[in-house]
Amino acid sequence: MLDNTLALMIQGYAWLPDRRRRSRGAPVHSRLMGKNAVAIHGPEAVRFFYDEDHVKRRDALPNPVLDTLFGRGAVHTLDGQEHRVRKDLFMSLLKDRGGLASLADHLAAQWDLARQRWAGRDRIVLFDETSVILTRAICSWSGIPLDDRGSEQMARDLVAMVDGFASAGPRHLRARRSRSREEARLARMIEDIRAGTEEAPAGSVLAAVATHQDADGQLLEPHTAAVEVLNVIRPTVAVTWFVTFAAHALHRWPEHRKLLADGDAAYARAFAHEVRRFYPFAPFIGGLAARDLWWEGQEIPAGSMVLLDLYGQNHDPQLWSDPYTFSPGRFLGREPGRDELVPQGGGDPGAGHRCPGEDVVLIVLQTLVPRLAALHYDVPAQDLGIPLRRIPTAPRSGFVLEPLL
Ligand code: HEM
Repeated sequence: MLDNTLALMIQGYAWLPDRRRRSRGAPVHSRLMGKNAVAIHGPEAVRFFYDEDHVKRRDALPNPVLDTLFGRGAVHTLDGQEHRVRKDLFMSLLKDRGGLASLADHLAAQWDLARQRWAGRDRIVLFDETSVILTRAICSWSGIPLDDRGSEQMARDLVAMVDGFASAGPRHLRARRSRSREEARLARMIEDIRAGTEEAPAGSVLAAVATHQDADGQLLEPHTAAVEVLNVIRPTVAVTWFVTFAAHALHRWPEHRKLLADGDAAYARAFAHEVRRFYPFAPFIGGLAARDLWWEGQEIPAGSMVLLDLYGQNHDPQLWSDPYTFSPGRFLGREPGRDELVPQGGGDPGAGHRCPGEDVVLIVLQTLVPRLAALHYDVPAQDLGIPLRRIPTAPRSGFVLEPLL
């Protein structure tokens, strides 16, 4: 079988759906990065994939992805007890109700400051502005000191790390440079905190990571600690993509605007879920078959890549009526099932690798989208196309708006 890595890079989000159509719904077999790969989806597939006896993460992620998106030694690459102990660090920081409420306050304050800045401007690019709002909010919440210029540089670096992970060429090199710069800065900060020459606010992300002990009872190496601080900061800034998609949805389907602007909290949550389901972000996740496996009557030899097709599952007509219709109402009065809506992975986040940041994503969207819906602005002519060949994708223009403040 020919290697499909190039086809994936060229076709982007369209690659797996295209293969799935050709396999008429059966698991998709291919070769990626020199390994046999099989792509599966659906709630049963989620449970199969997240069984650690089936799929391991060590050595599953290619170095170009680690050196841009996640960092070497990240929680994403651990298995078993090592993973559990490291994951508890994220769960305690990101699932705490009081912490999430305080993050909402930081976000609202940064939105208000940004609105003041926009007052004298003809046009803003929402994507760029949101990345700065999120960088300032998450860094202040996490105890990371930043001045205005520093936060703009950091926002650019964090966006670059996400933007360049799945590409070759200049975007990828920018992502690597950005990661090296931010890892070095944060590793120095961790060393200074441990040496007592810098202080981290009690209970902050920075303090918790600096003092965290891994499964072996040791503190994290400063570099690994920096990687894990970035694994809170970078994905929070990545919610910029979803906020920009939310602006796109408000523009295409303005009927949702009033309920959001009026402060209907249940609607804001349903809208946030639908943005996460409808728009393309994480295409799939992967691990390695821990032993010879069987799935739907087909063998998956040990060492093969197993891909869980997140985008495919979020648009599967067997799970979602009219999957290509944007309809927040599908989440009104009900929360999605654990293994049904999977933009950030499936299963139990405490036990497996599911994203621990879903509440953070929801808080960001529930805080910022109603404010965006209440903002008065014009949308000038621009290219709002969302190219499915590009991973990650976004409206090409970054969503330009003319504030009427
Ligand atoms: C921007 C929207 C986000 C998307 C689309 C997203 C998506 C994902 C996905 C697909 C995974 C992998 C799940 C797996 O391998 O099973 C993941 C893992 C992870 N995410 Fe997110 N995420 C987002 C936001 C966040 C936020 C806001 C945080 C933290 C504040 C976060 C922290 C993490 C961490 C630490 C992991 C690794 C978990 C583990 O390996 O156990 N993510 N995310």
